[in-house]
Amino acid sequence: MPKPAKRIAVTGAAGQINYSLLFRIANGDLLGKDQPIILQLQDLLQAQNAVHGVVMELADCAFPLLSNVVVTDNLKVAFKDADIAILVGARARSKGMERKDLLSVNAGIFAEQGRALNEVSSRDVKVLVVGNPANTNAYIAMQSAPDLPKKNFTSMLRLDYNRAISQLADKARKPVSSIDKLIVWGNHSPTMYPDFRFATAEGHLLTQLIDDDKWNRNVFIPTVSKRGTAIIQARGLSSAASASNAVIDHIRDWILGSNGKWVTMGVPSDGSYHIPEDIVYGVPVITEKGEYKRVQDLEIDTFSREKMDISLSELLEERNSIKLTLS
Ligand SMILES: NC(=O)c1ccc[n+]([C@@H]2O[C@H](COP(=O)([O-])OP(=O)(O)OC[C@H]3O[C@@H](n4cnc5c(N)ncnc54)[C@H](O)[C@@H]3O)[C@@H](O)[C@H]2O)c1
Ligand SMILES: O=C(O)C[C@H](O)C(=O)O
Repeated sequence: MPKPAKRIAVTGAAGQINYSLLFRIANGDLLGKDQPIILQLQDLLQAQNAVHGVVMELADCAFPLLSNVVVTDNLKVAFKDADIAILVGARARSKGMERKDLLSVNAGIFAEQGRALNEVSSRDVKVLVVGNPANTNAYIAMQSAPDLPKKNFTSMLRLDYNRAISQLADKARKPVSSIDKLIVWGNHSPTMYPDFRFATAEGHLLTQLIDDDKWNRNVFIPTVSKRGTAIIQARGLSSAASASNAVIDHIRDWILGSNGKWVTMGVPSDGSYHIPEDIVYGVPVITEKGEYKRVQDLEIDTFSREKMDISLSELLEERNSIKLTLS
């Protein structure tokens, strides 16, 4: 007997991330090759023609797992009974902007999306916020959905985590798949802190394999945290295929499990690591059967505390600046 279809709501369906993401979801890369899906696609009224073009292309792939596609500009139609909601629809930044410059444009969008999720989605809906500034947008959506569990709202730091793994694998000359216990703390912004103090490759500590503090401070951390900008400068557009790949990794691990591996998700804080409750902050988690558990009680040294506090201050500032949107 085939499994019942899962409803996956995706906003910003006509955008560049979705031009890659929707095809991977429909191909079974997100939930496995035995899980039928219904795509519930939302974008603005003026983007509906473009979404219809994407839907024609989805049809032309004849994906066996894609049992239906809903297209709408109405959030309540898109989020109806959704099991998963991927919130991509938002303005992307262009050259010269920081992600937080998008806050005033995008905050209202995420409050509205949170309210619609609260009204119509599955009570277990798993929400991933991709649209920037992703952590604060996830916080806004969560606060706008008081009837849904807070733990179901997450933001994407998986792209930063994947970027960091790739840099480390290259430096240590180890396969990417061998690297575990990497963390990206904080905000998806230049203040994020990629931390490989605990990371291992084939059982060896990476700090021993690399043993180069200058590289860590002057190359590794800035390369990872400024990678989004480097891509915008090179492409003239923000990352899209790698962002959609990170969406797949984030949700697949959340739902199907990380098999004991540490992955980083932006999640509402429970107060651990001195992060005030509810602030959506990148932390190490292990995922199993649809739940994430924080990796607790890691030692935080002085350098790490400083870096983590800088990212926290930025998130607190962002939270203060959107109080009006929420009230
Ligand atoms: N968290 C991350 O790691 C990460 C990575 C890459 C991009 N992003 C962010 O993802 C977002 C989307 O990026 P993109 O490259 O696909 O952008 P894009 O401009 O190509 O597409 C955005 C889409 O969102 C739609 N949209 C705009 N306002 C909307 C609204 N109110 N409701 C629904 N849809 C709306 C637009 O019509 C468009 O189709 C941006 O905010 C970008 O900064 C985040
Ligand atoms: O940098 C951006 O604005 C896009 C995205 O957040 C990224 O990290 O590539």
